[in-house]
Amino acid sequence: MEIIPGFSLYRGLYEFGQYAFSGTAMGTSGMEWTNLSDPVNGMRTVLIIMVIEWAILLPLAFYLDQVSSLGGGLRKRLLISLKCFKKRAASFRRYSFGRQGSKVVVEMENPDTTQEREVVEQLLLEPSANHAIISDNLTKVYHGKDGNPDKLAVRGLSLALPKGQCFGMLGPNGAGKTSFISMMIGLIPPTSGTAYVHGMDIRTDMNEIYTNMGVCPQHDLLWETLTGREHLLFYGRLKNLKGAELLKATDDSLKSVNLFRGGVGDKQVGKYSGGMKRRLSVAISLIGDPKVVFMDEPSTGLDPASRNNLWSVVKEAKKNRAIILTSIHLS
Ligand SMILES: Nc1ncnc2c1ncn2[C@@H]1O[C@H](COP(=O)(O)OP(=O)(O)OP(=O)(O)O)[C@@H](O)[C@H]1O
Repeated sequence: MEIIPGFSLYRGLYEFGQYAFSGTAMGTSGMEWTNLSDPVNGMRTVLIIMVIEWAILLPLAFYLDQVSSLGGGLRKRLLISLKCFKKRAASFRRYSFGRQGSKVVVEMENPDTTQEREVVEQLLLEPSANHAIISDNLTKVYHGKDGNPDKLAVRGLSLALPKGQCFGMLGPNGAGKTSFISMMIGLIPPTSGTAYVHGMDIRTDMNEIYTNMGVCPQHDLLWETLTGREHLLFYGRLKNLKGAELLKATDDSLKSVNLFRGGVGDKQVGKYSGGMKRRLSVAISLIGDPKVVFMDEPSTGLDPASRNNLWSVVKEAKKNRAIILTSIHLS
C-alpha cells in the first residue's frame, strides 16, 4: 500500500503520531533519528519510497503542467530546436515537421530567408565594417501568464543591413515588427539570438549603441506644452549638438518634415495634428546624424502627400546611415 504516494505519507505521519503519543504517555522524547532504522516501524522503507517517488513524480508533474499551460508553445520550441539541428546538417534548405491533430505540418523556409541567414553566418565569421546592423537568429517569446500560452513574436530573424540602405519590414498587426524594434533599441531582451549594431552586441553594449542610434517609436512620445523646435533642441543637445550647429540642425529638421513654414515648428505640440506629431517624431529620430535609425510605423496617420514626403526624407536620410522601418502599408 505504501507504494501509493498518499499512503506512504500517511504511514509516515501515522508512525510519527504513534511515537509522539507514546512519548507523551511514557515521558520519552517521541521519534528520534535512531528510530528511523527500526524495522518494526518501517520508517526507513517509507522514506525510501517517498524519495524515489518525488524524484519521478516531480519532473513528471512539471512536464504535464508545462504541456497543459503552454498549449502549442512547447511543441513550437521543440520545432525550433529541431530546426537548429537541421540547420547544421543541411544549411541550404530547412524543414521542420510537426503534428497538429491528425494532420502533418511541413514548414519550409523561404529561400531568401535561408540566403540571408547564410550571409549573416558568413559576416559573423568575417566581420565587415560596411554592415551597420546584423541580426543573428533573433527570437522573442513572451511567456504566458495566468495559464495563457507562450507567444512566439519573433522567430529566428536573421538579416544584415549595410550602411546607406533602408530596410522596410512589412507585416500586418501582430506580425512582430514592434517586438523586433524593441529588442534592437534595448527595451526588451531577446529570448535567444542577438544582434549587432556596428559590431556592438545589443545584449551587452546598449549604452554605446545609444550614442549612435535614432528611434521613432510606434506611439509619439512628445510633450504637449513644448513646441516642435524645442523638442528638436532638446534631442539635439542629447546628441551632443551645440550652438550654431544645433540651431542649423533644428531648422534643417523642421524643413525636412514640412514643419518650418508658417512658424508651425514654434507652435505647441498639443496643437499639432496626428500627422504633424508623426513627422516631428521622424525628425527627432534623425537629428544628430545617428548612424542607425529605427522607425516603427512612421507613416501611421499620414495623408498620402505627407507619406510621400516622408519617403523622400527617408531616402535622403539613408545616404550615410542604415535605417530599419516597419509599416503595414505596401506603399
Ligand atoms: N508584452 C507582451 N506580452 C505578450 N504578448 C505580446 C507582448 N507584446 C506583444 N505581444 C504579442 O506578440 C505579437 C507581436 O506583437 P508586436 O507588437 O511585436 O507586433 P506588430 O507587428 O508590431 O503589430 P502592431 O503593429 O499591432 O504593434 C502579437 O501577437 C502581440 O499580441
